[in-house]
Order: sequence, then C-alpha cells, then structure tokens
Amino acid sequence: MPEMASSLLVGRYQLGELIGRGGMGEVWQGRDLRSGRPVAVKMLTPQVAQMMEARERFAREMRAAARIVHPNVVTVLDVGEHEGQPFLVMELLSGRSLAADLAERGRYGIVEACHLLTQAATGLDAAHRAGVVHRDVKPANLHRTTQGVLKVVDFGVAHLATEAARLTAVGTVVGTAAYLSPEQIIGQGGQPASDLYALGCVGYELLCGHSPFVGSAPQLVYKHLHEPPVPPSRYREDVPAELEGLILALLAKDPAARPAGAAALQILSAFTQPPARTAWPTGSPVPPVLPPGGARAGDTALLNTPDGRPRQAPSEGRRLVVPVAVALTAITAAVVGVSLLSNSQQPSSGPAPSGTSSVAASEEPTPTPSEATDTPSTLPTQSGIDGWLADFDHALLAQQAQGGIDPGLARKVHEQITEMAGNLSENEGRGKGKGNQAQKQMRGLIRDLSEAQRQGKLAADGPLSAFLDRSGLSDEHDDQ
Ligand SMILES: Nc1ncnc2c1ncn2[C@@H]1O[C@H](COP(=O)(O)OP(=O)(O)OP(=O)(O)O)[C@@H](O)[C@H]1O
Repeated sequence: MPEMASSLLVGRYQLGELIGRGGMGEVWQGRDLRSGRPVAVKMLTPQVAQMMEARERFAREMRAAARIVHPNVVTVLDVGEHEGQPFLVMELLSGRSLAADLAERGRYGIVEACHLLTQAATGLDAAHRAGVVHRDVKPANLHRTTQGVLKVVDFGVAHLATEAARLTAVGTVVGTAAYLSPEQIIGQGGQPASDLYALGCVGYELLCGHSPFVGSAPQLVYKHLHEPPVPPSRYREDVPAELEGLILALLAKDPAARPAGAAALQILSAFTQPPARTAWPTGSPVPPVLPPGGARAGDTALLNTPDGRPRQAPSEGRRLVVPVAVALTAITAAVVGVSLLSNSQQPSSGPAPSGTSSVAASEEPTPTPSEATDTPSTLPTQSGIDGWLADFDHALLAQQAQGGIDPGLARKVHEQITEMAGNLSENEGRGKGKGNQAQKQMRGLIRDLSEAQRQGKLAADGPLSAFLDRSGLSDEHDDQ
C-alpha cells in the first residue's frame, strides 16, 4: 500500500498517523477539514480494491452500516474513493480493541465481562434491527474506548472479505476461525444468529482467557461443527450458572436454538425479572431483603411511584421477549450485587443488597428517598458517581434494547452520560467542586428524562425507569 501519511483524500480528509493494519486494509488517524472533526479513515488494500464487484459491495455495505446509529456501534461518517482506492471515514475512537486488551491482561472479571458483552449485544441488536449483520464479530472488532464504552467496528467488511475470497479461492473459509459459526463454515451464514454465536465465543474468551475451541484452522472447523464446548465453569469456578447457560445457549450448533429464537425464550426467562429478584447465581445464600422501614434505593421488589404508593414490578407477561443484551444486563446487575455482598462487612440485618452497583458501591450510607432535602440525597456520592453512571448507561441501553425509548433521546442521554464520565475522569483529583458540578449535570438530565416520559418518548416502565425509581430520582423531580 502506498505511503498515505499527510495525504489529503478527496480534498477533505487529511491523514495523519497510521493506527493499525488488518486483513482488509489500514486504519489512519485523520481530520475532516470541513468540520475540523478528528476521524479514523480505513483504506482498503489495493488487492481488495482491484475487485470491481467487491468495491460496489463495499459501498453498499458501508451505506448500510452508516444507517446504524447507536452508542455501541462505531459511527460511519462517509465512504468514498481516492485515486481508485475505496475508503471509509468513521468516528475516531480512543482506547483499544478487546483483542489488544486480552493479549495483555488475559481473562476479565465476571462483572466487567458482563458489562462488555451487554454493550456488544446491544450494539449488534441495533444493527440487526436495521437489517445489518456483522459476520465477523471477534475481540479485534470490539473496541473499548478509554471511557469504557464498547463500540462494535467493521460492519460489512467481513461480507466484502467473503466476496473477495470467493473470487480468489473457492472454498476458502474467511473470517477468524475461532469465532466462525457452524452455518458460516458451511456457507449458510449471514444471519443475526451467526453474530450471536460469535458473541458467545467472545464471551467465553473474556471469561476463560481463550475461545471455546482451540487448534489449527481445520481442527477449529471440525470443532465448531461437531464438538460441544467445555462449560466455562470447568476453567473458572466463579462463573454464575445463569451466565454459563447463556454462553452455552449462544454457542448452540443450530442457529435456531440460540437466544432470540423461540427456544431462547426458555433460557432467557430466568433473566426477565428486575435484577435484584432474578439471576442470583445458584447457591447464592442471600436473596434481596427489605430493610427495616420498608423499601429504599436499590430495592426492586417494590418500586416507588411518584405518588408514593408502591406498585408491583411489571408483570412477567409484558417482559416475555427479552434480547440477549437485557439478559446480560440482568446478569451483570446480579453478579455486581453478589460480588459486593461477598465483600460487604455489613451484618445480614443491615440494609438490603442492591441489584445494581450504584447504590451499594457508594461508600457512605444512602438515605431513603423520604429523607431527601434540597440536595438530592439519593444521588451517589462523588466516589460512587462513576459506577452509578455506568449503571445508568446500562439501564439506558437495556431500555433501548426493549424499544422503550425514542432512539434520538437515547443517543442524547448516552452522550451526556459519556460526557459526564469523561469530565469526571479528566477532573479526577483536581478539586472538590467537580463532583457537585457532575451532580448538577445529572439532575438536569433526570429532569429531561422525566419530561420525556411525560411526552411519551420514554416508556413508563422498563430498565431505565426502574433504575430511576430505584435511585429515587423520579420522585425528586416530581417534588419540585
Ligand atoms: N474508528 C476507529 N478509531 C480508532 N481505531 C480504530 C478504528 N477502527 C479500527 N481501529 C483500529 O485500527 C486497527 C486496524 O483495524 P482493522 O479493522 O484494519 O484491523 P483488524 O480488525 O485488526 O483486522 P481485520 O480487518 O482483518 O479484521 C485496529 O487496532 C483497530 O482497533
């Protein structure tokens, strides 16, 4: 590939440093001279570019990818050709791929793995709903920004690779063999279920430090087609039974048996309850217990309504169809709760365990909503804000996965959460006022959400509303 540094593409994109090389091309840092915005530019290799058919497909696929607007999918900004070489312009991501992360640190903690998988599943779900299948889900295509947001990258590129291989070597299996679904191997891939199989492989690897099948390419092909995976708990005892069940379900040989199909409903039904009531790992001795004095932040058995009367959690019937992302969110919440409980010094008669990390992670006791004064006492302390923001974001993603929020609103809220997280980490240790500023920002956001709920842009129930209720924040606004 020619030296691209300092090149100006189509008079608009100024290329800078090379970020990295992959099988299909090179990714460069760049700047959009029209908007001044930093971008990433992927240039296809000349070999791929030479194939006219492949180029047309590339443009088509990229246009499809550009339709997916979701916080967990890299934003495609433009596609074009420069001197006959196709390129793709994307938002420039900070951080690095999970492949780079895994290479350095090995496996992940259970909670962290669940957070990442939830985000990946939510991004893929958004793509699938837009009619786009990734076809090459693998750690190298899952990018974690420095703010902890996972972005699925490289949509559509694998399809192009398949095309290129068909044109060059009939029968060649394209893709990274460790993550290929059985149906892709036999040439019948390209459906959302194939992405879910690959996600199962990634989940396995995040938990165990290696993918479910290892070996040479022909061995891998055989194993994907015929061998059942060894349950992750054989390699790692602390994998919760529900999480293991989900990973194994994703790895079903038959695409129709994976979650999101009819059979998946059975597997996922265990996760359809609000977090604190469900998905407690088998053998967990501690079910959620109401504290003396009734429900408080973190409880989900009873949810507070704006008028102060408790209402029942949403009925199971209404929550029957749950995407993988939501199942993972529930598991995440449960394992966060359990790990916090196991670290907790509090006696069993103390406050109830939280179904999320937000309240429990706070180092100071959290007053009940009824104790709220001018400063909303239900907001997290400064030390707990980042964990609380992560929970907020996950509740938002889960809400979006259920279709219970206007997509434009979801994007705006996610950006604000990300901005707050960024400001917090940037300002870490630089002064006390920053925590107050973040709390003020959060209150504004909560107010906007309450307003959105009134306008029908946010469903009255669902993971986000439950999160706000749990935090006592919906009450706070209504009191004003
Ligand atoms: N939008 C982006 N912003 C910042 N870095 C990116 C972006 N997209 C990709 N990268 C990084 O650029 C490098 C090369 O990416 P590329 O997609 O070409 O290769 P790959 O995914 O490793 O391999 P392959 O294309 O064969 O699957 C990787 O390190 C990837 O994390």
